[in-house]
Formats: sequence, C-alpha cells, structure tokens
Amino acid sequence: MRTAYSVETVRNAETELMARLPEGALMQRAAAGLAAACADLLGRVYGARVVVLVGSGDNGGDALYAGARLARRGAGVSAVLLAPDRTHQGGLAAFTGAGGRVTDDPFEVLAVADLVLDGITGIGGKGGLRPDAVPVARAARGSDAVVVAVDLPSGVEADSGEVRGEALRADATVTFGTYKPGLLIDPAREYAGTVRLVGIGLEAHLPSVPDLEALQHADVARLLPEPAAESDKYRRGVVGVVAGSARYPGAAVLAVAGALRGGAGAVRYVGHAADAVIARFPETLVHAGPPAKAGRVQAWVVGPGLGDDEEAVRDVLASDVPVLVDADGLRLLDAAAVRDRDAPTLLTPHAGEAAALLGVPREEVESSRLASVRELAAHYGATALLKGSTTLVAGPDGSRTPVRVNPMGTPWLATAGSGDVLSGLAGSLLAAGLEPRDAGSVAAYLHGLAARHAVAEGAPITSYDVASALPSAWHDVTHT
Ligand SMILES: NC(=O)C1=CN([C@@H]2O[C@H](COP(=O)(O)OP(=O)(O)OC[C@H]3O[C@@H](n4cnc5c(N)ncnc54)[C@H](OP(=O)(O)O)[C@@H]3O)[C@@H](O)[C@H]2O)[C@@H](O)CC1
Ligand SMILES: [K+]
Repeated sequence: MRTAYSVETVRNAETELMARLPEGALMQRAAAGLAAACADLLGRVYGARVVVLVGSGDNGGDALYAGARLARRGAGVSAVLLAPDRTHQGGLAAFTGAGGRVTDDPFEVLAVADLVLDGITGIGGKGGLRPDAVPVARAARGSDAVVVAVDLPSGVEADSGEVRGEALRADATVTFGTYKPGLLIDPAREYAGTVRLVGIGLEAHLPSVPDLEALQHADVARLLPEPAAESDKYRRGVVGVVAGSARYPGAAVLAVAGALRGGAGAVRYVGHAADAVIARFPETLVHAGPPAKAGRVQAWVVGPGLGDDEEAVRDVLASDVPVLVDADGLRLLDAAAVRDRDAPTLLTPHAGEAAALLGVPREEVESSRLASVRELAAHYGATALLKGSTTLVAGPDGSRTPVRVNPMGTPWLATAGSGDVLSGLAGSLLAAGLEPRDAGSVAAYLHGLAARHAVAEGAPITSYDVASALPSAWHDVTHT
C-alpha cells in the first residue's frame, strides 16, 4: 500500500523527529536523497549544468544543499534566488562554499541547463506561483533541461491536488518522508512526473491511518475473493444487474460483462435488454419483472443505460443487500432513501454526475476531487467512487478511513461504456463479500490494469476489450 499524509500530519511528525536529531540533520537527509536522484537522472554529474530555483523557505534550503553536493561532484551549479533576503542561510553558505554560483540572469543559465531543481515552494506553498516566479518557471519548462521538483512541484496544493494558478511541471519529483495527497491526485499529480520517495526517518512518527492510500498488486491480490473447494455459485455470491433499456441495450451487456469477471458465482440480469445480454452471455440468469421479484442476490448494480426507470432504482434501494448505483441510477437517486439504508451503498459518479449530486459546477468537482468525493460520501452516508483520471473512493465515516486513490488509471479508459464495465465488476466484488471501499478500489485497479493489458494487444481499445482483459489482469495481480 502506498500512503499519503496531509501537510499538518507531516509537520507534526517532523517536529517529533527533529527533537531527537541534531539541528539540520533532517534537511541533510533530504538533500542527500535529492542529490542522489539528480545524479541518477543526469547519468554523469561531472560537467553537468544544473540550475537551482530557490524560494524563501526550507524547500529552497533542500535544493541549495543538494546543489552543493552536485557542485562538489563537479557539476556547474547556478542558483536563482527568488527571495534573496529570505534565502535559507545555511543552505546558501554550503552552496557557495562548494563552488555554486548565485546568478542575476536566470534566463541565461536556464537556456543551457541539463537539470533544473525546483525549490521554489514545498509543503509551505499556497496558491499558484507568484508573478515573479512565473517567467523563471516558464523558462525552465521551455528549456531542454530535466526538471526535478523538490518535495512537490511548486504551485500545486499539497493537501488536495488542486492547481489554482500556474505551477511548474516536473519530469520527476523527489518527495521526503511520505507521499503528499497532491502527488497522487489530479490535476497536481500530472505536474509531478515520476515520483521518488526518499526516506528520512519520518515513517515511525506518522499515525497508522493515512489520509490517502493507493493499492498495489499485493493488496489487490489479498482482497480478491478466492473460490474455495466447496464453493457453489450461490456461496460465491450472485450479483443482480439492473441496467440497459430498449434504447441502450449495450450498457446492460457491458455491465454484465464486467460482473461476470468479478468473482461472483452468477449474474442475474433484470431489465429490457435480456435478449442482447443472453446473445452475448448465455450463462446469465435473466428476469423480466421488477428486481424485488427476481430472486435472491448478494448485491445489486443499478443504473447503466437504465433510462428513466425510477421504480427500479427505488426497488433496489429498498433491498437489504449492498447496492451500487451508477449512471442513470444516480440521476434518479433519492438522497434520503440512500441515507436510510441499513446495507451499504456505493455510488460511482463521474465528475459531471458528482457535480449534479452535489449541486455544484462540474469544474469545481474536477479541480477539487478529494473534497468532492469526501463530501459526496458524507452527504449520502454512502461510499463514493469518483471516476476520472485518478479515481477516488471515500467511505461514509469521514477521516477515520483513508480515501483510496487508484494508481492504475489510463487515458485509454475514456471510452464509451467503460463505466458500465466498472460498475458490473465492482458490483460483482460486492456480491462476493468485499466491503464497498475495497470493492470500488479493487474494481478500479483491475479495470485500469485490464485496459493496460488490452492496449498491449493493440490500441485503440473498446470497453468490451477491457472486460475481456479482466481475467488476465486478475491473473497478473495474483501471480506476481
Ligand atoms: N516536513 C519535513 O519533514 C521536511 C521538510 N523539508 C523541506 O521543507 C519544506 C517545507 O519548508 P517550509 O515550511 O519552509 O515551506 P516552503 O514550502 O519552503 O515555502 C516557504 C515559503 O514560501 C512562501 N510561499 C508560499 N506560497 C508561495 C507561492 N505560491 N509562491 C512563492 N512563495 C510562496 C511562503 O512565504 P511568504 O512569502 O508567504 O512569507 C512560505 O513560507 C518541505 O517541502 C521540504 O522541502 C525537508 O528539508 C526535511 C524534512
Ligand atoms: K518544489
């Protein structure tokens, strides 16, 4: 599991740790890791041209100490001081002592740089880059140099992943002690490039519950249901899929395709697209009446391509099993009915649907994804899965459980019907007994991985290809 902690938590841990260490030791650890990462990126340090962008805080201090280390190894290092009268004094002394040069002409050195270290702001940064830093940042980005962000790309919000103004896009970020939420959540994540975590001893001082966590292969493998020798299809769970309409039969087919590959023992389809479903998947159990009369299921999926069948949504929400609501189902959702349920509910909106559920503009959800998913979960008393380039899953109990962020997304998933496959898959995992936050995050992970597998076979891919690649994604996580 990769975990991320908020700035406040990082600062508390830092205070505890610093009390036990000689002054400056922590910054030296950070600078050593940073310089080593730069050396790896450069290949050859001797003779390399490095520019250090230095802001007013400790982030600039890290950059200066790392610049000093590179200078001692024979790099030509220049520093651009953005707040000359508030530059980190120890860092500056070490830097000049090692042969680093302070420059008055940032554009001259940036034009020929091999590597730029962005030490403008780290976890102390607020808002986008300030006006004086903007032309310098643009020149850095516009040069041929590799841009390495110190701790975080300057200009992004560490806690939320928001980018409120201009930020300096990095090719790589070297972060200290722990990931920060902004390094894992779009849009900030896109500014970070490849992220390398440098241990500085902070780990032991961080609380056991992080703010954010990202599953990895081993976590997914541990959470996936495994059919035991005595399992029959009912013990493995039956998932009911209420989806599709005369107008959108394909959504039903895709949701069933996802559900069949999610580990449930059987899929029961309820709706007006049974012929299309059976034609593709003869193993599906179909039912033409209302969901309540369809027979026992261990979880329901309702909504993909459903049209205006409000009654079906109401019927399913009245059941006493876990329910996943997606797409049209979200449009027809009664918040009170969700809050009153005893069994868990999992809502799976994309940004537009989430905006409608929250009554805010879509842009607001897109720019502050973490706050939005938490708010949705709290407002509906449900687990919320916010789809997007970084899918987030929040439980209904606030900060007591970490929000899950999916590291497996790929732009190839932005294709028609991909959400239908995801909802079927997540519903199937619910029926197999996973709790909603696990079902949602495991489904998002497998879905992204399946898309990557499908792309390896040839792109562009369709949603059906993603569903078909789910078994190989499953095999991948359980056999590595
Ligand atoms: N925590 C740890 O464990 C460790 C932390 N370490 C390092 O310390 C870093 C945090 O240092 P920090 O607290 O000094 O803050 P930092 O990010 O340098 O910003 C400083 C100042 O910038 C200013 N400023 C604000 N917004 C701005 C903007 N948009 N554009 C321009 N300027 C802006 C603002 O000052 P203001 O001008 O508002 O007075 C603010 O006070 C951390 O990221 C890591 O690199 C490691 O050394 C070791 C372990
Ligand atoms: K930075």
